[in-house]
Formats: sequence, C-alpha cells, structure tokens
Amino acid sequence: MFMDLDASSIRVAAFDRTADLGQVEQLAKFPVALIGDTRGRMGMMDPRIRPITPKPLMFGSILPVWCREGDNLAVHRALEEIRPGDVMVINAMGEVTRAIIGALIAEAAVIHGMAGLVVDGSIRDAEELAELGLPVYARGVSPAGPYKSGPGTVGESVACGSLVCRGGDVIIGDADGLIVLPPSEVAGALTAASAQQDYEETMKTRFRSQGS
Ligand SMILES: O=C([O-])CC(=O)C(=O)O
Ligand SMILES: [Mg+2]
Repeated sequence: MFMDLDASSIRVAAFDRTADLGQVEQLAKFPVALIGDTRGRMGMMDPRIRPITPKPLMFGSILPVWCREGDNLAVHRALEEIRPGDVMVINAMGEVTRAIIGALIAEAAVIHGMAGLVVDGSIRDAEELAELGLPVYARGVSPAGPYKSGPGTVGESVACGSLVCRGGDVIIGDADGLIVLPPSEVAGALTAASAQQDYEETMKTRFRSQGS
C-alpha cells in the first residue's frame, strides 16, 4: 500500500484488458460528440461530470473503483492494480461535499501509468492536478478530504455518471465530455466515425460554397 492502511475491507476482482490502445488512440482523434452520433447518440456519461483540468483529451481502458461516500480506501488499494493506459473510473456515489482523491494520490497513480481520472463525486487540489497534466473529470471540487476506512471494490463493474463501466471497457474524453464502449466495438466505431467525419466535411464544404 502507498500508505500504511489495512485494505482488508476492499474486494478486488480480476478482469481482462483486451482493448487495442493504439486503435483507441486513433478513435480518440475524433470528437466524442461525433463518435456518439454514430452509436445512436447513446453511451455518453452524465455531462455533470465535467473536465476539471485544462487538458481534457483522454483515452484508455477502465479500472473501476467503488467507494463509500467520502471514503477513499478503495482508491488506495486500486493503486496496486493500475496498468499503463488505465483510466480510473470511481463511483463515489455522486457525493460532492467530500473529495475522494487529490494530487498526492493522483501523482502516485500517474507513476503507475494511469492515463486519466473520472470521479462520480469530488476531487481536490485542482491546481496541482492541472500542473500534473492529468486529464481529470469530476462532478465537483471540494477542499474537504476523504476518510480511509472502506469498504469498497476494485475491478468490479461500477455505475458512473449513469453508465455501467466494466473493467477493460474503453473510455474517451474531450472538452465536451465522456463516452464508454466495449473494446470489441472499437474497430467498428473507428470506421463509422471516419465515415461520419467525411459526411460532415462534405456538408461544411457545401455550406461554404453556397455562402460565397
Ligand atoms: O488526502 C487525501 O486522501 C486526498 C488528497 O488530498 C490527496 O491525495 O492529495
Ligand atoms: Mg491532497
């Protein structure tokens, strides 16, 4: 453990990371809005989970964490499960009065390879998180810090911003917000997003030629 804490109340489940992150990186070059349009305009997270840091562009494979309101023992335990390219997606029960993570734990997570952070709850140390260059999305910001008693889970599917987030699902974020999809659908999403972008470019060219 990063700190000397008893994490016996945290249940940890194994899951497979099957996403081809190179392909996900290609998909993340398209706007989240456009990707969503090709998927029935579904699968986007509650937009009240907003970008907190100035560089929101983010992609990766989900490491799900479930915390009790105002308690981050599960986040500490999750540090040991991070693999490079993981985005930690934390269900903190939508509770915003108490932050579940700050810059200290986030920096430890980045050292383990964490590519981004999404919290259905609050974060703190917002300025330091910005300096870290980490894409962070959260429902709120609060100076009140978390307790560390548990219980919680790491690796089990969680609810976050009205979406089911499974371990190994793909998540992409930009200034508009977040979208989640199964890794098996990334290749199809890439083809569909490319076709949608071509269509939108054709429309723009037509508008511009009509306007001139
Ligand atoms: O104290 C905590 O547990 C949360 C925090 O601010 C940090 O990680 O920097
Ligand atoms: Mg702190």
